[in-house]
Amino acid sequence: MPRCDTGSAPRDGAWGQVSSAAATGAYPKRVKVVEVGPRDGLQNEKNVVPTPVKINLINMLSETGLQVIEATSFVSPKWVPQMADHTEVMQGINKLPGISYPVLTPNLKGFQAAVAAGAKEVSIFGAASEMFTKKNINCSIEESLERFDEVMKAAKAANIPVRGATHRKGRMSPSCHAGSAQVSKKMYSMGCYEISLGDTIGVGTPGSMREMLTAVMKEVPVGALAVHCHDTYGQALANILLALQMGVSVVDASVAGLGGCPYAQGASGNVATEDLVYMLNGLGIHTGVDLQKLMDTGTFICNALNRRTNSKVSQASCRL
Ligand SMILES: CC(C)(COP(=O)([O-])OP(=O)([O-])OC[C@H]1O[C@@H](n2cnc3c(N)ncnc32)[C@H](O)[C@@H]1OP(=O)([O-])[O-])[C@@H](O)C(=O)NCCC(=O)NCCSC(=O)C[C@@](C)(O)CC(=O)[O-]
Repeated sequence: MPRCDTGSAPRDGAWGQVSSAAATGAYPKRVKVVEVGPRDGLQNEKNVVPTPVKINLINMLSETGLQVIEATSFVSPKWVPQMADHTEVMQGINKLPGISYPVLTPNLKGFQAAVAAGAKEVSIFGAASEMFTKKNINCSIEESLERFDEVMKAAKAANIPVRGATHRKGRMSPSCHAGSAQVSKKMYSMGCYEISLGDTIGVGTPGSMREMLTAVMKEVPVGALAVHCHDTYGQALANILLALQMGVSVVDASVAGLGGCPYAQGASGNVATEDLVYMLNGLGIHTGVDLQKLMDTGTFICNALNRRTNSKVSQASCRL
């Protein structure tokens, strides 16, 4: 299996950086990168990843300058065995000040276990499709909202911020955008501070991203939106660029482009965090993330999983 030591910078040492003068006013000055590799990235792995590897991955990510690292999920181990060590992971990582380590909690049981394990932020996740909601969390949309309401109430009482994630699985149609807008509106009105809009199987294009954001932004302020783009059709960076142009300043990504959803056939990895940071550097947009440390972390997890990185930036840096 090819491996890559990303220990050296390109010869011009540029890493896609441009002077701040080159930054265009059409983009946000700063982007918050939400690293989802330890959760979304690893949940789909067939072989169980040893807990110390997960802990090491999160600890390395914590040293890169990322502010948010989605650490694990408190879902049923029968449904997602890869996340069964959620408590050990949460208790084993070095939680650095200034970094948030949210975890997925589909219901009150998951929320209570997460808080007992030390979680200080959680995410609820829902979909606009009845079929996918049933497949993913075994209930109807209406039931999922009731479960989320329980989580929201418990989180409010415990002063724990909640992020919402919506997924879309399938081709992007106006009715699909309207569904995303309604679920996002519901999650926002329940008290989620941010809604991450997922293109779960990565079929979106900048055109459908524009339509979807236009629909959602009628219901939720753009400052409370994030995008979560899988790269199945190679459109993730283009979709993110479009979202930035529309004012979105929070982007989910996964180190080495790991990822997929076990209940969404065809879902490939998320946009690679390395590629996202490279693009943002090139736009003069501040992330606070050290690209070299990020690439080293990508090398670590790819070596541990015995696979090649999906990050084009890391692949290219090996050849330079
Ligand atoms: C939601 C459930 C739990 C419902 O699962 P269920 O079977 O309907 O739950 P239940 O309430 O009927 O309980 C059945 C058993 O599960 C247990 N249980 C119940 N809740 C929990 C819990 N929280 N943690 C641990 N155990 C739990 C419960 O105690 C019981 O145990 P038993 O009595 O049989 O021993 C299940 O469907 C599940 O775990 N689903 C996981 C789905 C998942 O993780 N999907 C991937 C994440 S979403 C994603 O990746 C997409 C996203 C967000 O990234 C966006 C994008 O990519 O676009």
